[in-house]
Amino acid sequence: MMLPEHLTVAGGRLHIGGHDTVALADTHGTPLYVTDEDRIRANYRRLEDALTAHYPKVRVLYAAKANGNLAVFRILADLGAGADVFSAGELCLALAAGMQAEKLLFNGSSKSTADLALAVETGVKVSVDSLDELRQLNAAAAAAGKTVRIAFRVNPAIEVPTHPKIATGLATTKFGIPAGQILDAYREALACSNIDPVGVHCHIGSQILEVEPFVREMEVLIDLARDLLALGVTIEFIDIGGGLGVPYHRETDRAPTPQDYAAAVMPVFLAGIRDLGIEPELWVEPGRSLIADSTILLTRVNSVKEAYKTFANVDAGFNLLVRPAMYDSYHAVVAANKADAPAEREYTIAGPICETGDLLAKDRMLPALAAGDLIAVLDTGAYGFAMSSQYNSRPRCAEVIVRGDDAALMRRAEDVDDLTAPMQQPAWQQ
Ligand SMILES: Cc1ncc(COP(=O)(O)O)c(C=O)c1O
Ligand SMILES: N[C@@H](CCCC[NH3+])C(=O)O
Repeated sequence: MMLPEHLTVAGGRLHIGGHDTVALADTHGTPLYVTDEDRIRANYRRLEDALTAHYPKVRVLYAAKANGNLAVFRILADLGAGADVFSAGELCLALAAGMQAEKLLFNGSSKSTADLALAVETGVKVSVDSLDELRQLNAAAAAAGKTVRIAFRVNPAIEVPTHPKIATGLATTKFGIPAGQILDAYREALACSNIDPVGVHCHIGSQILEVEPFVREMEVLIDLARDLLALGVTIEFIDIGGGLGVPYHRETDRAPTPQDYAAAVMPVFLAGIRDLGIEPELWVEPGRSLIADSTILLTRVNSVKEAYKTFANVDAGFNLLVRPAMYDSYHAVVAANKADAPAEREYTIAGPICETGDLLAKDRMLPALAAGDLIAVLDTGAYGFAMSSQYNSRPRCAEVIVRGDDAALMRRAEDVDDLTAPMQQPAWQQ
């Protein structure tokens, strides 16, 4: 199997960032997420360099939903990133990690009164998703005697080649304001006492393995910017969102590199802004492409069963990695303690959850497996732990981060007390 540079095999064992996965599993137990900090840093720099080679005023807003561990936020903060935050929790974590409010964009199609108040209080910019939200935000800002800087999220009605559940720019999705209504929205924003429209925002979906949809998206944004200038809007930023895919199938996926992405999108952006005579910041909101491949999920084989297929029953299920069950996603798997051994049997890797769909990987050729063997599920840094749950009353597992020679917990494993701690006993049961 093709492995990225930070995953290596030595002494028959898979290593991540030079750390023996078998030793990590023995020390910290399984299941266990392991993240390589240096990989995140390298991914970030590659993207930033690719974009700034074309234009200096680029701002990377990490899409915090992809991985909400504070240690990950801190890495991105240290690299100079801001964040696309989609909840009050993500906003607070980004601030706690040291990101400045001016580098945060509060996104979301359904913000509560409390969300809007927090946006006003913290001074972040807001991507507004409806006129109703605009009016509520203006009222919240007026009550606080402040002005909020906003963009509207435009729905560009663009088809994208990805799983339908993660295509966000289709005309039929819940996200954004239809292009036909967007100018009226900006007109109303200009008339609001405590709103300052300063940008445009769009995001067409996730795990997109072609550059062409991003080019069309940029064309929509430039056209919109042209109309907005005519309305008198000052455009300080154009935000193209995230969505760049990663090659989960390393052997066959042809994922655009950051350079491919920049080479496709930047000429449209540059020609557009030159034509308009403006020099706005270009914002991008990558999640997956920054962190998916930085992380593996280690899971131990509990038992092997010969049935209509051969199942390797492991200790991690869709409680910890829901992508295969939710989107039929593919994640490569490696027998971490037998990484040199020839693949000789086909296994389906099944989790411990009481659901038929709890399969992490189907029909994979692997070395002969037995109870106690260690499986590594690759490319689980994005939307892995972030989408975990305690379903079946399973405490969530630990997360370890490695950097150079160091390895440390970035989240301890939960235990049964973590299941019961928030629960309350109704008086009539006492
Ligand atoms: C508004 C917004 N920005 C950015 C992202 C990040 O997407 P990705 O992880 O595909 O880069 C998402 C998720 O799809 C999103 O909804
Ligand atoms: N959760 C999705 C990505 C959605 C991105 C957020 N809009 C995934 O795991 O692929």
